[in-house]
Amino acid sequence: MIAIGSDHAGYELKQQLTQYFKEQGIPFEDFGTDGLASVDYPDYGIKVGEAVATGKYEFGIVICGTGIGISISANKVKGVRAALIYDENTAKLAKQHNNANVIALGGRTHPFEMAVKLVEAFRNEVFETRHQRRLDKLAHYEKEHSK
Ligand SMILES: O=C(CO)[C@H](O)[C@H](O)[C@H](O)COP(=O)(O)O
Repeated sequence: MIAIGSDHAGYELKQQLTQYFKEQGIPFEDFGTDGLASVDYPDYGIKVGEAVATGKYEFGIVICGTGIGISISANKVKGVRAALIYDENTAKLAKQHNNANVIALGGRTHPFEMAVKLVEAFRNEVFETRHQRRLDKLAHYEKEHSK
């Protein structure tokens, strides 16, 4: 199950992606926003990040205008490794090297066809366990510095 959310600037791309998921029979849960009215990306980045941190979802997708603000937001949630991906190489490396559990896209920077390619490239990669040591350091930092 994929968790997906966006602000208003990512809404149209989110709708296109969820339509694609429906057509492909890919399960997802949509965390909003539900229209083009202006909203704040932290609300949706954090919502998707918190959902993914429960462990209930395969991964999350967050979308704002550029993917920057909403990836920063998702990364505030403990346990989230959100990666802003912008081509097929970074989509693959986000899984291979970072085992990202949230990917960020830009509704104003990623056309739909490209976004689908990137999501599929990410989904079809596998994490290379030689990078686990680095992820452990991130988790250790989070553990030591959270209330
Ligand atoms: O914060 C962003 C960039 O990191 C997002 O792109 C937002 O979607 C953007 O800032 C919203 O801008 P708007 O002019 O209020 O539509």
